[in-house]
Amino acid sequence: MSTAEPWDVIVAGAGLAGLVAARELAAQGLSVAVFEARERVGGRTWSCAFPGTETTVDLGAEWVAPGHHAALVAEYERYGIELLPDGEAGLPRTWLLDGETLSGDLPLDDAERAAFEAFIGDLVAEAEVLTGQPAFTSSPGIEVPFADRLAELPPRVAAVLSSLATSVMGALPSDVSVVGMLDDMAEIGAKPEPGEDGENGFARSSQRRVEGGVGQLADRIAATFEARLFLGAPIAAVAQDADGVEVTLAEGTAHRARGLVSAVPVNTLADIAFRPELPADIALLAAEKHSGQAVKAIARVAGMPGDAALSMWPPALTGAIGIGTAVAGWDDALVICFGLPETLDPTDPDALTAQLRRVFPEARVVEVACHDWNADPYARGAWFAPKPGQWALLAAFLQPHGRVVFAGSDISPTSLGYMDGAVVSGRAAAERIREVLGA
Ligand SMILES: Cc1cc2nc3c(=O)[nH]c(=O)nc-3n(C[C@H](O)[C@H](O)[C@H](O)COP(=O)(O)OP(=O)(O)OC[C@H]3O[C@@H](n4cnc5c(N)ncnc54)[C@H](O)[C@@H]3O)c2cc1C
Repeated sequence: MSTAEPWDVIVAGAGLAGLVAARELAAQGLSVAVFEARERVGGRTWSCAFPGTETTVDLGAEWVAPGHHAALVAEYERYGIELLPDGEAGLPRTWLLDGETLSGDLPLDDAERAAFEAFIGDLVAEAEVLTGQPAFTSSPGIEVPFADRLAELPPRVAAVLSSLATSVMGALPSDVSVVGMLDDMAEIGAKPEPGEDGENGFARSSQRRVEGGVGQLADRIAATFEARLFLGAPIAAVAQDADGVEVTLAEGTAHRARGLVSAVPVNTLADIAFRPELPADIALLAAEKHSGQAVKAIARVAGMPGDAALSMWPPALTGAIGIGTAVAGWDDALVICFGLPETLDPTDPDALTAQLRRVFPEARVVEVACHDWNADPYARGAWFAPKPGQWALLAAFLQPHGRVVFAGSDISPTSLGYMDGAVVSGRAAAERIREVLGA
């Protein structure tokens, strides 16, 4: 394999999608270079030690749903990385709904529960209409804000659904298209209560975490594939001509290849100058950006039970999950907290303490670890959540743009927004660029 320029393929971005694409292409004998803006691989997966401990925490992606994320699970198996037993299924859940504290999986009376189940049933039926359609097909009425669908429901049912939807989408129901929820339901299923296997697609209570952190996977892929990996190398421009692509880095050097796999997040695409310009639908989504803005903080909390889950509406914290006395020698709990940037400053222990105390009066946040993905110029957001009108734009990413093909969990027809989607789309992009190049 030649490692000299021009490369067969340049891959933009060393998140899971870019790394999987690069590995697959290199395995086919193509010469591949990966340019990654950060000084590390893994993108929105990032595992590190909680301050002052040897316990690994995940600042980005964390949960894997083995029943639904087959491509991702296969990657963990391939590299011998173990999933942890599911410690979170069936955690006692407390709800703070419009100032009222309630407990239980679903804090609804019989009539409310019937309304909840009917609503979910309608959504599941609607989701089934989407199944089997070409990817990212829209249909009338589907691209409305999820909040519009909640308007007619009894207030507490709407509050429960708003809270769950905000956790799942990482954005307010008013800011996401119904189709985002439908897509999740079509793939994961939407049982109101945990099933026999503990699986609860909607509330996500049964997903598994990874021994030693999810971030190992990117490190392991990067260590094993035969491609050149350039870190600290943000791409500023991509120009195509009859012979190939020229990629210009922010520091000014230019590199040539026969084709390019763009595996950067949708919310950062507008920072790269493409010539010819990106197709209209892609350019529109890149300019508008998706809604996923969740903030995640991992907190050491004294005075709070380790085995507790918390949901709130309206959201200050959109959710908090205690993972027990995870750290040897601690009495304190390690609590994974989610919020939205408007309502929670995750770097502020006092702000987190104030929110947790609304339910656990003795709680005191001692230390916080987090990364601000919204302010990060190489993410500009959290996981993908389509705004109303954006769903149908995604189809454009499945077509090559000349010698450029697209990858990433943000545009994956399966497992959209999840690590699994990154793996699936990385594989698909490797196939697609080979077709473009006739390789
Ligand atoms: C807080 C949080 C929690 C999450 N929780 C979960 C979860 O529990 N389960 C789950 O499945 N998913 C979760 N996700 C989503 C998951 O992290 C993503 O779906 C997945 O990691 C995206 O992979 P990717 O390769 O498509 O993109 P990314 O991981 O974002 O990789 C893109 C890469 O491109 C690089 N890049 C950007 N711009 C440039 C440029 N100009 N030049 C070169 N490189 C560039 C970036 O630095 C990055 O390395 C979470 C995400 C966040 C933020």
